[in-house]
This record gives sequence, structure tokens and C-alpha cells, in this order.
Amino acid sequence: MAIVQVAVAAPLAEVFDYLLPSQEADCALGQRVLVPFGRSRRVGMIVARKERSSIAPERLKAIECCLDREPLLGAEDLALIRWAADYYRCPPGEAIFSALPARLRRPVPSAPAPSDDAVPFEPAPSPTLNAEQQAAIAAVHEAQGFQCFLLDGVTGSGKTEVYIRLISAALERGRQVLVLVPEIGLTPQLAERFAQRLDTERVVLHSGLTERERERGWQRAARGQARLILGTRSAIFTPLPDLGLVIVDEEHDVSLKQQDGFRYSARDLAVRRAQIRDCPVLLGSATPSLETLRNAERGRYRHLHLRRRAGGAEPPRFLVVDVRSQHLITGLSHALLTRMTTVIEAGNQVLLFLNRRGFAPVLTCHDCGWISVCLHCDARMTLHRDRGLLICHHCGDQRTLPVHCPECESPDLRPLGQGTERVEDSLRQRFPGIPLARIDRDSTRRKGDLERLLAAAREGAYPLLLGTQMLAKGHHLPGVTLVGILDLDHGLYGSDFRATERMAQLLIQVAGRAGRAEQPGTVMLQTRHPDHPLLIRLLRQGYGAFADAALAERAEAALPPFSFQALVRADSRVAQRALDFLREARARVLALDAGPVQVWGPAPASMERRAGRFRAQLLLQCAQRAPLHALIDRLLPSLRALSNTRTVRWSLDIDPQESL
Ligand SMILES: Nc1ncnc2c1ncn2[C@@H]1O[C@H](COP(=O)(O)OP(=O)(O)OP(=O)(O)O)[C@@H](O)[C@H]1O
Ligand SMILES: [Zn+2]
Repeated sequence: MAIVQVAVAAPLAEVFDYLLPSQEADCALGQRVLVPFGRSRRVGMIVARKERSSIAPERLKAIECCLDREPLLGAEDLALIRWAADYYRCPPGEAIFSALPARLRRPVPSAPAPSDDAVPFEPAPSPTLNAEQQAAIAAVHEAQGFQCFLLDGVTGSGKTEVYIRLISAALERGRQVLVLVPEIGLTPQLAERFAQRLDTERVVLHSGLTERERERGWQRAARGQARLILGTRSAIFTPLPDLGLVIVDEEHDVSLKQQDGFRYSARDLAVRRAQIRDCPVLLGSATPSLETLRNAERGRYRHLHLRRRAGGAEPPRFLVVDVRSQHLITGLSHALLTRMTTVIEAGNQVLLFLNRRGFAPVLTCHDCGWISVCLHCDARMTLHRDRGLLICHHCGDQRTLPVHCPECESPDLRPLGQGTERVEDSLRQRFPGIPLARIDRDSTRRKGDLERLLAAAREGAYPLLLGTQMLAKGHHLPGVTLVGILDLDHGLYGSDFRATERMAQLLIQVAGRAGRAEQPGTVMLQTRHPDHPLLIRLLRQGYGAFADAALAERAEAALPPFSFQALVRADSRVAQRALDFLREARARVLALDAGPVQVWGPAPASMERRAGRFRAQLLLQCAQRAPLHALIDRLLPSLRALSNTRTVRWSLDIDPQESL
């Protein structure tokens, strides 16, 4: 009997050998099987065939049955997932089964191939490419096999147009194309643009679909029926037999990194996938991550520029509003309000950006000083007046809005600061009769809300747009000529070393919504730190100059991308336990002789208690990747042993994007 290696759907570091009974002899790589496992049965996937096993033949168990008639994953798909599982230290079975549509994680047979639906196609006219767009396209066309490109194009420079041309050419060559975007909210707009221009079978894959829809799309992609696949990060694992081009839009966005369970970077895996496939990959952004810029600088990625806005639109003009010692009206300066009036009277649109939802970030008692703290987190509960609730944005806990102070019974409770709900309130009073759309997670809770609001916003239905980053990213809103940024200051002095990078990206992305059509745009940035050197550089010289300076700072401090990191996070219900666990982990690292790997911490998280658990982290860092990863391999067994005896949860994050 043949021997196969099976990855079982469970958090186990190993894969297991099984016998393949003769009635299942043609069961192959990438097919799911049902196997006896301990006293139960589990679903698994065949990941290799073997000549012999190190386990004595009489002790080998046989698989019970094969669940699929054809492989669900091809050899390359498996290679990618297993590479990712190794690199990110995720158990192979967990990685493989989290890459499958949810239903196929259970012991059910896979469905037959879904049929195609033909859609009538009326191509929309395509613009004449400018010289920079042409050069970018030509560069990618010249690629022989694998090559990674950075498409670094200012907002509104026509990156999407470049994608469309490259996709079209790849489709004509008979290839499939995978396009990744960081957020669901960006899929409808892009899908719509693709639908107008590309006559091909498309699927969209994201977490907002039902299990059925997702499985169907996945199957059509896997069987080569769908030729263009547009999806959020987990779509990186979709099997694509004819893959010929990978595109990652907004490659700088943290949402491309999975932050729990199988913690992978879809962007980095896109590059790896293209390498395995030997095809080109294009990373696009107006604000590339410092990691990607560094790779371009080192010549590993080819840097393509689109320096001008397409179709003759002007870059937006920045005005800094120094709000120190100014009287603000619910967070808005007089200068901003005045200009808003002018823009609205001229029949254009204003977009206001405030990255804080709810009515106010805290409720206080004016008599005794009580504040609305969360019982489970080291955080304040946000006042949501519309819903009559205090909500903790960290653990989700809700309380009905108190009428009297819970401490002193005073009725004088006051909201402090403002969120989008409060700004909306104030604007409706100040601009009566002017249609306003607030776009944030609260105002778009039902399916289709966001799409509807954005479509109406694009049509110019709302002279006033107000929103969080949901509204800021990637949307083309041609009527917007004024963008007001109410408060980004926390990003200038954040505790995470990436805080300024994120602030700069968000600022440029939000600003990029202004003046994308005929009318020029203005961006008013309210700040209490108008003299901050990085801010000045960003506004006067642009993102590229900012990134150069930020990279120089990172080099100086030996931080990523000039070093590599891994973060061990731990949490426990009892204070100190997580820290104690990490102290021991640190001792183990030192006992292993860490060599060039530096060990920082452990330190409590900046918000230590969250959802009733105390959190801490231990950082490992090294100028080279190899010694760090070698150390981790030696460390993991002892971490697993350590945690067995404790009530501590822990995880390992390779190339972490966020500290706690
Ligand atoms: N060569 C061109 N000539 C005229 N118009 C163009 C050209 N290329 C793109 N456009 C138009 O310019 C606008 C902006 O282009 P697009 O949305 O592709 O930019 P982008 O770089 O992807 O934007 P962002 O990253 O800011 O979302 C679109 O309306 C697009 O149709
Ligand atoms: Zn909480």
C-alpha cells in the first residue's frame, strides 16, 4: 500500500503518515481525506506521497476515505500555503484549512463545478495613456517570468488604468489575474471599473459573502472558469491554474496583514506566489510602505513612477491651520468653516475626515469628575448618542447611557471631545438643508449601505461628506474640491515606531480625494504641531521626500526595514501572568545564546488590559532574517512546553505590523 503524508485540520505542528488503501489508490496530492486520529476522526489533506515511513508498518493507520474526486489544491497552491505556514509558524493543517472555503473545512464532499454565467458586455471607452502610464505598462510587459514592480503613482495618477491594461493583456495571453485590495469597501468600485472595461469571467472574493457565494467563486477560480479574481487578503490562497499576473493595490495598507490566527502578509505572499509561479507582480500605491520602498532602493523591486495626475487634474494644495489657542466649533476652525461655505455655494463637495466614530470619545460628570471607563479594558467608553449607548471600541462592551452620574447621581453629564456623530450634528445645524452623508462603520452597518452612500456621493448628491478612513481610502469622488482633516496629531507622536508612516499615508490618501477632476482641490489640515519637521517635509516636498527622511531615521535606529522582527504576545486573565511567561521566554532565549538577535522586553502593552485580559509582549529583532528565524525555530518547542502549564495565551507574529 502506498503511504501518504496528511496535514490534519488541527493546530498541530506535524504532518502525519497514513496508508492509502487500494480502493483509494488514486487519491492524490491536494485531495481531502477522512482519517482516524486518536480516538476520533479528522479531515485532512494529502500533502505528499512517500516511499516509506519512519513509523513501523503495523502501527500505520489507513485513511478512511477520500472526500474529493479531484484535487482542491494544485502542487503550486500547496507549495505556497506550506511555505507561508513555515514562514509564519502556523501549523500546516491550520494554514491549509483556513485557506479553503469554510464548508470544505468540514467532512463534506466538494460540489460539482458551477456553471458559467454569461454576461452581456458593452465596453466603455478607454482613455489615451500618458507617457508615464505607457512606460510602466511597457516595463511590466518586458518582464520575463518573475519580477516585482512597485507602481508608485500619486493619487489620481491613473494606476487603475495601468492595472486594466495589464490585466487585459494577460487575459489575452490566456492567463488568470489575481488582484488584491485591502478592504471590502474598495471591491465594488474596482469591480465596477473592471466590468466596464474587461470582457471576462470575474469573481469577487471577500469576507462579506455568504459561505456558498464564496465557495462558488473559489471553485470557479480553481477550475479556471473565472479569469479575473478580485479579493481581499485571504484571496491570496485561491487556486489559480493559469495565473499569469498578480496585482496588489494600496500595498501599504495594514489590512493586508492578517492580525490573528494565521498571521500572514498578503502582500508579501503575493510576491512569493509570483515567484513560485514565475510571473510578474505589481504592487501599487500613492504612499508605498517603507519596506517596499527599501526593496526598490536595493534593486529587488523595479520602481515605476506616475508623478502626475491623469487627465490634467492638478495636485491638491495644502493649507495648514494652526489650531493652537483657537476657538473650535465642534472641532472645526473658523477658517475651515468659511471655506466650506464658499465651496458649497459654488456647487462643489466638501469631504471632512475625522478618524473617530461615535458622538464623543468619553462622557464625564461635571460635578465629581467621573469618566466613562470600560470595566474590562484600560480604555474609555465612547458615547454613541444615536443608539443611546456607551460602547467600548476595544472589547465591544455596551452600556445604556446613564442619565445620572453613577458615582454622585449628578444629572450634569457632559460629552468630551468629538466623534463623527457629533460633528454631523453640529454641521446639520450650521448648514441647514444641505444634504450631508456621514460614512463610518456605524452609518454603514447594513449590507449595501456603504455602496449606496458612495455611489450617491460620486454622483454629487451630498455637498457635505463626513467620514472616517472608510471614506478616505481609494475612492474616486470627482466633485470634491475641499478636504478638511480635523485631527491627525496623535499620529505625529504615537507610541508605535510606524505611527508617522501611517499618519503620512493616511494624510496623503485623504488629501488625494480632493480635486480629482477639472476643478483644483484644496486640503486644510488642522494641527497643533504646524512646525513638526516630518509634517513640513511631507506637505512641502511630498510623500517621496517624507519617506526618504523616515527611512534614514529607521536606518539610524536599526528598525525595520533595516532589521527584522518577531513579536511574542501573551495575555492572561490574571495580572502579571503574561509578563511572567514572557520573562521566562526571555530567559530561554538568552539560554539558547541568541547571537546577533536582540531581545527587548517583556513590556506590558500600551493598553495593558483589554477584554479582561492583561497583555504583554516580547520583541526579537535582528539585522538579518536568517539568525532570527533560526532562533525562533529553536525557541518554539520550549515556548510550547512553557505554556502547557499555564493559563496564558500566546502567539508569535513574524514581521509584525503593529505592537500592542
Ligand atoms: N491617461 C488618462 N487620460 C485621462 N484620464 C485618465 C487617464 N488615466 C486615468 N484617467 C482617469 O483619471 C481618474 C483617476 O484615475 P485612477 O482612478 O486610475 O487613479 P489612481 O491612481 O488609481 O487613483 P488613487 O490611487 O488615488 O485611487 C479616473 O477617472 C481615470 O479614468
Ligand atoms: Zn472594553
